Amino acid sequence: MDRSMEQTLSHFQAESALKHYPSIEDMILDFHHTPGATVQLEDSSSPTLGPASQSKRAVIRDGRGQCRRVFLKTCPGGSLSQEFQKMLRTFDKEIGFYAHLRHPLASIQSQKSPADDASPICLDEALLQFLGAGFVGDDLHLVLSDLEVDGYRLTGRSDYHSLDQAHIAMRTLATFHVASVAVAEAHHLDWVELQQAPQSLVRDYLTSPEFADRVDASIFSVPFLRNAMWIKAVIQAQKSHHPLVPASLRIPTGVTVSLMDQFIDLSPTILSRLRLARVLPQGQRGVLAHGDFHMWNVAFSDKGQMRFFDFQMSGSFRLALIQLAVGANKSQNLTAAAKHVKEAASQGAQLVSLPECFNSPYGTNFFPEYAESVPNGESCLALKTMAADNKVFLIGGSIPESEGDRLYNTSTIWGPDGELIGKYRKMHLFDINVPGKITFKESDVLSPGNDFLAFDTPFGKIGMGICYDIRFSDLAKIYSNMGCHLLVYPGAFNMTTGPAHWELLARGRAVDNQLYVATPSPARDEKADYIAWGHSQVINPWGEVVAKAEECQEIIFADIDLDYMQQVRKQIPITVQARTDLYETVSK
Ligand SMILES: NC(=O)CCC(=O)C(=O)O
Repeated sequence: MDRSMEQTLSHFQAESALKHYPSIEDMILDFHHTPGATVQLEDSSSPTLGPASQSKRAVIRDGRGQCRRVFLKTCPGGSLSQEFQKMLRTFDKEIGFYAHLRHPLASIQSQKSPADDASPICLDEALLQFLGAGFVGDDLHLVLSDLEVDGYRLTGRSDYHSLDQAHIAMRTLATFHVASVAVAEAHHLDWVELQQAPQSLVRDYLTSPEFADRVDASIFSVPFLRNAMWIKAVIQAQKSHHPLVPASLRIPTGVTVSLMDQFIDLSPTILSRLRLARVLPQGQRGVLAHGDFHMWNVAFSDKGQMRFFDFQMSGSFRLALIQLAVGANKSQNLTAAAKHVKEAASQGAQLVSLPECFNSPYGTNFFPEYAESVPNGESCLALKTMAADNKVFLIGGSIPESEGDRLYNTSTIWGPDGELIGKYRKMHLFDINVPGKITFKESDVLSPGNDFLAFDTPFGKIGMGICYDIRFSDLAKIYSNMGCHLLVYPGAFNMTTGPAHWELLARGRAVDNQLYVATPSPARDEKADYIAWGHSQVINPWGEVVAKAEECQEIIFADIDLDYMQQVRKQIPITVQARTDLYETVSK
């Protein structure tokens, strides 16, 4: 590194965690866990924190030559935190909301120390403290995007983060942290972090072998609800002495990292470096939080300075869709899937998807026979191995899943280490009747799923649907509001609706939401009871078909370019023009 670069970087390095790394490049590489990657720093200006921010851009190339960019930002303290304090006092609605929490907090406090009864908690102060402003000194850093709170939606990540946005994000953080404090106090825990993650994901993650010995965690059964509901649920649970604790994460090392949809899997070295960096004043609790909660984003405090890594989604990655010829023999289907995943990875794919019902013929008469438990059935174990052997993110198309006496049409998502990232059960069942053409009733044997699944990867956020789900534009809009860059619908349209609607629907979802849409299908088998249309496809945010298969077995590839997506969103800014003051699509 040359001298001037070193000087420019000194504000990142001085008295911060970075001193524990030989160089900033080492730190970035450490955070990226990408073997064989190289990193190069460039000057850059970032719009996200406004003109006062300083920013460096790191260009990371992995072993396959794929490129990713990371922005490192700092922001001088003062203005934003002062504004925030003003906001706290000004906005009636929020004050009302906090006041609503005052009672439970105060009663918890009084239970603990009766002497304090006379002096109610100063909630504003508590909030500031738990929001982090108390111990990060004058600095209050937020990098905000992709948050949806009570009808407000933060816009694209390239937008300037206005005070309005800060306000919304602070409300979100306030909600999480105030509730966390309440629960921590009530259960005499050192630390509680509420997580807005799907319940199953939290549970699977926290009980996974990698985490079991690092995290002392307990999990609350709170459904995936909007924030205000979380608070109610927490208070309710607390009142009824519910034995569980909300999706809480206690990391004995004292460092907590919270994300919306994922937890950071911090390596022990990073954990120890962060712990060194985070010196809290005596008796104060810290909050390690970061506005946009993306995978691998980290915020930490260092002697009155708050530092953070903001991994912006940028650059492109390679997606492969496998149009698999699915037959009646399950183990042959699994073997063929493994062969094709390997082939896709060898051609540079980082994210691979199989089609709907890839282990079984598609039909209600087949589902009970081919159904398996998730994640321990034969097909899941095969998918786990495929993902780990080829170091790819793998969307396991879908399989018939059995749980108790119910069957579902379920997609499982696997990370490059073979870990289960999440599962998605088809939400809208395929029940149609087109006289003389096709009648199908999935609900004869299947139950619908009730949960969304959006998951983070280092290269973008991905929302899941299965086949018929693509007809429901609200589902796509919700994923778009969650900040997804790509929607994947493993699907098996047929010879009637395929030619009529398959491409139209995928292009519609892409243009509506200005994101990428991928629809992997099984190959066409003219002898099957249900003849799939084939024509797996990838659509770009402009609505163009950028990759398309014919009917037979094949793999198609597409480069998903998030910079291009931002460009389209800037050119036709519907995301910011939507009249959410008049209408909106929200999840319940
Ligand atoms: N497997 C499915 O959900 C098929 C959906 C379909 O063909 C449609 O027209 O919708």
